Amino acid sequence: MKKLQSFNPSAKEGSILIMTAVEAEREAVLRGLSGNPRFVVELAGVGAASAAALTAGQLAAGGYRAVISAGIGGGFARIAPMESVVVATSIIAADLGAETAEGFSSVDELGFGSSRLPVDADTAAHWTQLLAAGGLQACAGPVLTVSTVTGTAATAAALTERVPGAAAEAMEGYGVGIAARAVGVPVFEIRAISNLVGPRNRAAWRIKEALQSLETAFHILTEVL
Ligand SMILES: O=C(O)c1cccc(C(=O)CC[C@H]2O[C@@H](n3cnc4c(=O)[nH]cnc43)[C@H](O)[C@@H]2O)c1
Repeated sequence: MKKLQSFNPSAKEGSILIMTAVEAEREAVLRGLSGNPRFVVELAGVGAASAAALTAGQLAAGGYRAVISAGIGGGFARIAPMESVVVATSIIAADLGAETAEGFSSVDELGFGSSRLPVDADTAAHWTQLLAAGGLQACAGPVLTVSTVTGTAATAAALTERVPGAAAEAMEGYGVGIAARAVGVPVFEIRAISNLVGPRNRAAWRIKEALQSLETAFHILTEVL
């Protein structure tokens, strides 16, 4: 498996591939990009397996200089409030491992590889600053990839203990990142917060507002990418 290349923000050769889980997210990103031809926005489906397979399919064509996993996500309340935008500083498969009598063991601890994909730190910090300057509430931090949307305070607490500083959770980033790593393309993740990680309350999700934040984020970033 190839190592991730570093991202050169001033190089304009090649397109940027953006993978969203569902069509509503894809449309929000496309509105933000307003026809910028340097971007390709495709569907990853829900979950890391679908995201890995469909991202790999897109990357097989070649010519991409970066991949972004983008969409709505759950925010960890003390770090990423509703409608804010999180730029990942790392992408972590937070439930990939084994349950033991002593608690959860990650694949890293089990010796089966790594659950953590690094993200270019300078780029993540730069994008976060741009989003904040553009009027969004933005922060940078680890984004977790989970197979099951967190629905209890106990699971939220276990995840923050597992990954201190975790900013958001979603379901595709790690899959997108594994496909990117396989061909040596840098990966990023951007999540607009539609709900807080914790006790399930679907009525409190603010999907429309989060999609608006997602659109605004890409409107801001299209100027620099
Ligand atoms: O119902 C709709 O109109 C609608 C519009 C856009 C997106 C959706 C989704 O349900 C997207 C699913 C997608 O969202 C991510 N997500 C959002 N919140 C969480 C969370 O708390 N924990 C994990 N994932 C979350 C996830 O990446 C899903 O693929 C609906």
